[in-house]
Parts: sequence; structure tokens; C-alpha cells
Amino acid sequence: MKKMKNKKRNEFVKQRLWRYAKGESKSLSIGLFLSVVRTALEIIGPMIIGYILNNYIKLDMDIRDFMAIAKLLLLYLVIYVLCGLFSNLALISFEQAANKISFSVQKDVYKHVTKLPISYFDNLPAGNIVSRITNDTNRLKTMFQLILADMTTSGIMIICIYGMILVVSFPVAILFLTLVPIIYIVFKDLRHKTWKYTTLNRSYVGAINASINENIQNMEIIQVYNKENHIKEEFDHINKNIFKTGLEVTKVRSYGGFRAIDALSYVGTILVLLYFGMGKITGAYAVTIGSMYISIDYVTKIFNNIKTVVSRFGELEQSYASASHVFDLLRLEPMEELPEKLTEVKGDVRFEGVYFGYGESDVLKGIDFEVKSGESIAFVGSTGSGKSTIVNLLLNFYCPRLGNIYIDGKNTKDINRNSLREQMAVVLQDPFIFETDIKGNVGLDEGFSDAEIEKALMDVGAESIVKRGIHEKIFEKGNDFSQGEKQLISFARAYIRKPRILILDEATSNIDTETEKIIQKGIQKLRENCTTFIIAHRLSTIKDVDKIIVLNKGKIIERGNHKSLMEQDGFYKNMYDEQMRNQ
Ligand SMILES: Nc1ncnc2c1ncn2[C@@H]1O[C@H](COP(=O)(O)OP(=O)(O)OP(=O)(O)O)[C@@H](O)[C@H]1O
Repeated sequence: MKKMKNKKRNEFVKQRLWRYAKGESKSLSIGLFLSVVRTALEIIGPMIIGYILNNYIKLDMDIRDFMAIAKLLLLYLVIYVLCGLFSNLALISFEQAANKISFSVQKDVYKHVTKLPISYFDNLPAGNIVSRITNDTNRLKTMFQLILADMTTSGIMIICIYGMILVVSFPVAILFLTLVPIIYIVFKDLRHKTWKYTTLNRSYVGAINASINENIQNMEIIQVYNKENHIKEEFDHINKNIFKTGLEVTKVRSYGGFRAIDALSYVGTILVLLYFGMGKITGAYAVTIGSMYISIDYVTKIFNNIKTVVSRFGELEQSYASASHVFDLLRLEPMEELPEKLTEVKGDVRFEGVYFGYGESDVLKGIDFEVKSGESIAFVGSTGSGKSTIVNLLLNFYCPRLGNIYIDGKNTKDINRNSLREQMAVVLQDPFIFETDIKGNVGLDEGFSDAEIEKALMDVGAESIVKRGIHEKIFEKGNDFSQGEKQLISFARAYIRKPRILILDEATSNIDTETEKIIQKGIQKLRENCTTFIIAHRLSTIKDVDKIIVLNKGKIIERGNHKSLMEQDGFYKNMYDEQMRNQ
């Protein structure tokens, strides 16, 4: 079963790689053509020297010989200059193709990720996805660079040079074959060790990235609890492992496989010398100084190229693994774009026998309620009772396991998600602020005019922000704005879209009375003409809502309005009294 899955995955990766490569076939073909020309030129070079040695280097050289040698050496020089030129041009073509491919992959993956169901993100840390889109696609680029720029050219070179050795000296070509099994053993060993240490190294790099990400995001907590030293120790530990495994990779490459291939290259040269020496001594076969020179040059070149292929192979495998990671994201089923769009929405919402769980056990168990257009409904209950989950289902981030949710009588399972969300606005307890100006934060670059943005801000009571100017930049996380001001910006963001359904996740943190007043005024404005869902923590703020649902462990245990629930003298009244006492 696992084998089948791996086979399918491999097929998908290969298909995708091929498709992306085909998209850049022009640059790739040019690069390949230039590489072949370069190889041909590199093969011709030693032949010129061989020709000089055989025909012009003699005891009775005259001026005509010198002139001929000079001309041939000039040709040799031109050939090597051209060789360098073609090699660089080929590299540029391959680099161009690799860059364009990684750009397309990144674009496709990013677009695909935005269409994935939210449930997918529950199981994968955000850092992991970021790393796949950035690091893994970069490695995929390296893969194209490696395969094309290094391995293809070296491969072509090995084949062509071996062909030439066959032509120049058949026995040398046969002698060379005796070294192939040793080359294979060295290659296997090097591949195994490089894979082992680079895999370890990359996993430590991944761990350190995740740790930096987490620590920077939680710097306040780290400093408040004096955890700096603990964090530093943890960081040092991973860092040391990165250093150690990195060193092992270098050692394997420097002392191990590479030296072995260098040694084999010397053995190859010695074999050539022995063959030609034996021929000269015994006179059993014809030898020339030129063909000896050519054979030695070719053997050296062949080993240099084998070294390139061997050294790149480990990296290539790593890059292939990265490509597989990236393409795994593309294999995930995106959410279906349902055709039925909501246009004119009244805002009637009905939950009917809804059961849902993120994992195996349900966190909502048989939720039923109805709210009419323009009404407000609040959800209260202890932490983990399922308040936010109800809203997650309403937003269609998840589908109920059992039961249905209706908006204006239409089942949300059948409604196009984007059209559904266009009718909704969410105001979170901790408003998210983007690192752009106030206008961008309110309008989210959806083409609202300055006047519309200012009006929205004024309507929710953010005069002070309008006075600062809507083109003022808000820096990361909006730390130069007060909590209240950030809330007002997020209110304006919701208000300007004129949602039919508003979801308010009420702030749990204590805010001063002045900010509280401003916020409550903003909320009143927001709630006008909307069906409002409130996730309430402070019961004093929901006295005026039409319906209150009291949740406990995913079940509705009480329902009514503030007055009727107080009269019921149950869970709600207890919570309310407790909060009043603690004020
Ligand atoms: N993405 C998730 N993956 C797995 N379990 C989750 C996820 N989100 C919430 N839960 C679990 O579902 C249950 C209900 O959580 P939910 O956030 O809906 O409660 P809540 O009433 O809104 O809590 P709070 O008042 O603390 O925000 C909890 O046990 C919670 O641990």
C-alpha cells in the first residue's frame, strides 16, 4: 500500500517536473545545444596538441614548423575561449529556465494553498507551509540548475570523451572499463553518506527556523517569564547539531569520495602510461606521443566530470525530495468552487442538529437554533464549550459531520464559499493589523475611495484616526496604535463592506472604561441592519441581544434573552452573578 502511494507520488512529481521543464523548453534547448557545442570544442582542444606533438615536434624543426605550431596554438586558444563563452551562455540559459520554473512553481503553489480547506492548516504549522513555498521551491530551482547546468553537461562530456577514447585508442577505452566497478562502489558510498548527513542537517535547519519563528512571535512572554537563557540553550543545542552535520557533509565530500575519485584518476593516468610504455618497449603495437597525450587528457577530463556528477548526485536527491514536498501541496484537493452564489442576502440563519469535531470526538453535539434577519444572537459558555466552532462552521471553514446550516433557507454546503463570505464580516478579539497605511487596513486594497474610508472610520467613532490621516502607515502589529484604535480600524474594515451577517468575537481582555465606551458605540453602529453573532465573554455587554445561547461541552444547555435567562436561575445567572462580583 505504502509502495503504491510512493509510486503514485513519484509519478506525480515526475509529471510535474516534466510539465514545468516543457514550459521552458526554449531556454533549455538552447542551453543543451550550447553545452554540446562546448563539449565538442573541449574534445577538439587536446587533438590539436596531439597533432602538434605527432607532426611538428622533432629534432630538425624549421621555421615553417614553428609557424604551423604557432597557428595551431592560436586555434587552440580560440577554441578554449569559445569553450568558456559557450559554457557561460549555456549556464545563463539553464539559470534562466531554472529561475522561471521556480517562479511558476511558487506562484502555482501559493495560489493552490489559498484554495485549501482550513482543516488542512489545523494539521500543519504555518511555518511548515512557508518553508515549502520558499525553501523547498528554492531547492527545486537548484535541482534544475544542478541537473541541467552541471549534470547534463558533465554527462554529455563523459559520453563524448569516452567515444573519443574509443576512437583514439581502443585498448585504453577497454582498460578504462576495469575502473567502472570501483567508481560505482565509491559513488554508492558517497551517495549514502551525503544523503544521511544532509538529511539530518536540513531537519536541524527546519527545527531552528521553527524555533526562531515561535520565539520572535512570543518574545513578550519569553521576557516576562525570564526564559531568555532557556531559549538560548535550546538554540545553541540545535545550532551545534547544524554545525556538526554540516562538517560531516564537508568531510565526506573532501576526504572521502572526492579523494577516492582523484586517486582513481591517477590510476587511470598510470594505466595509460603503462599501456603506451609497454607498446614502446615491446613494439607490439604502434604508439605515438600525440595519442598518449590525448588519452591522458581525456582520462583526466572524464574523471573530473565523474567527480561533478557524483558530487551533485547527493544534492540532486535532496532537491528531488524538496520538489516532492512542494508538489505534495499541489496534490491536495482544493475546495470545490460551488456554482450557487449568494447575491441578495436577508441574513436568516438556521442551525439544524449540527454535530462536528476537529478530530475523532465531537465538540458540537446537536446544535439547533434560528436567528432572523437583523436579529442578534450571543453565545456564552466556559472556555472550550464550542462558541468559536459554531462561527467556524457558519463561515464554512468546516462542514458539519451531521446536520445542516441554512442561510436564507439555503444549505451552506451548496453555496459558493466566496459569495457566502462576501456577505459576512468578522471582527476578532485581537484585531489583525497589516503593515500598510490605515486606508489599506480598512479597504484591504479593494478600491474604496478616501472619502468612503474616512466615512466608515467616522461612522464607527474613529474621529481621532481620521485626524491622524488615513495615509499614515501602521507598523508591524500596529503597536503604535492603542488597543481601542486597532479595534476601531477593524470595525471600519467590517463596516465598509456592509455585511449582512456580522460576527463579533468579543475581546476578553479588560479595557479601560473610556475605550470600552468607544468600542460599544462602534459595535452599535456595526450591528445596524445586520444579523449579528456575538461570541461573548463579558455578559454585561449582551444584555440587549435578542437571543442568548448557553453552551456547555458542545451542547446547548440554556437559551433565551438576558431577562428570561436570569429568571431561569441556572448556569447563565450563576455566570453573570460571578462576573458581577468580580468586577
Ligand atoms: N483547530 C482545532 N483543532 C482541533 N481542536 C480544536 C480546534 N479548535 C478548537 N478545538 C477544540 O474544540 C473545542 C471547542 O473549541 P472552541 O474554540 O470552539 O471553544 P470556545 O468556546 O470558543 O473557547 P474559548 O472561549 O476559549 O475561545 C475545544 O476543546 C478545543 O480544544
